[in-house]
Amino acid sequence: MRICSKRGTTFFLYLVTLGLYSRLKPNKLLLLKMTRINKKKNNMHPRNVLRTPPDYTKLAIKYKDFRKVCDLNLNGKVSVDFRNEQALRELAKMLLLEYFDLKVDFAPGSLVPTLALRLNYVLWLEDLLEPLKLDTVRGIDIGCGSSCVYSLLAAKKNKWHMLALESKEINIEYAQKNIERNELQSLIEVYQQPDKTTIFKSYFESPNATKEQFHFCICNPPFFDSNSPNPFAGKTRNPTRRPAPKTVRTGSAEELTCEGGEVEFVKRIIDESLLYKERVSIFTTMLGIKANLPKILDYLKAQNISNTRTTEFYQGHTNRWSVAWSFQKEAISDTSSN
Ligand SMILES: C[S@@+](CC[C@H](N)C(=O)[O-])C[C@H]1O[C@@H](n2cnc3c(N)ncnc32)[C@H](O)[C@@H]1O
Repeated sequence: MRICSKRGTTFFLYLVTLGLYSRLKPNKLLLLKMTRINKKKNNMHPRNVLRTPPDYTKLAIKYKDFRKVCDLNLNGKVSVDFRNEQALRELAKMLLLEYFDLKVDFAPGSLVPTLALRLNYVLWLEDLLEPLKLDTVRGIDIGCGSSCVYSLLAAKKNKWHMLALESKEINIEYAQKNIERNELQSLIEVYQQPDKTTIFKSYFESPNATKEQFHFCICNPPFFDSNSPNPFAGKTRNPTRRPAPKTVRTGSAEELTCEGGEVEFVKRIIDESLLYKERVSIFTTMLGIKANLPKILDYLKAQNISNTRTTEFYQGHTNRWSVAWSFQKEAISDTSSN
């Protein structure tokens, strides 16, 4: 077929696009839609205090330890070298103190949390829980890390009761100290996960487990696949479309890897959610790799779990994705403008 006119070419391209489009799986289509929406919005959560970039010059004057790791530019302004691990540590400590009055320390070599992302996730949970109008909120933090950051933010900001699960010994010690330092023992309990291949099972089967209902779980799963010969070599982004990250990677192999990477970890959460349907109202997890979102949605569908919701967290240079699912009758809804 010869296409002569400009209109004809446009029509032909339209048909081709339709052909390709109709072959895409619904979950891939959702991903395309999310990308389009976020291209328009590209914003942090409306209530994220870090939407207004922090004034590092002012903060360096106020915080001595942060000042020590800052760079002073010729124009008199202070900047942070995001490729320097020590600078990231001091930055994270300083921001948690400045914005949430949280005094936090991290185990040597452990994951340093970026506040903008952790906050975007907690704010999304606030939006998911808002329609439930709960007086008391109980959540489970799967893999709290040495910072215990999600539980600390949830307890300090919202007075939520948190059960923090963690498998790594030194992380448990640091998490416990961080809770005590901030006098949040009445709101946060740390549970030592005896078996890394399980999620809720050990706790829910233990005689000391509370019989109370949990309203949500939150999780930043180990990202990389420990079965891979060089787990950290795996690219999480397409370098031709998105440049290399501007931030140094922090965290130990034990914290960042698991068998099968985040997809297998999240599948385990889904499998166990089927066993404890009634114990948690809304299950959620974060995903570090965009291409994993349709895989997880397909897995949920295969388990006949249809009450789901997704979102994207935008932090400036990095994006992350999150999935929520529930076995409750009411569809998961959120009050965010996402
Ligand atoms: C990627 S880190 C997230 C740490 C923290 N939540 C954050 O966002 O900064 C994952 C954490 O999960 C812990 N972990 C791995 N498998 C676990 C399991 N089955 N149960 C509980 N914690 C686990 C690791 O030791 C690690 O501290």
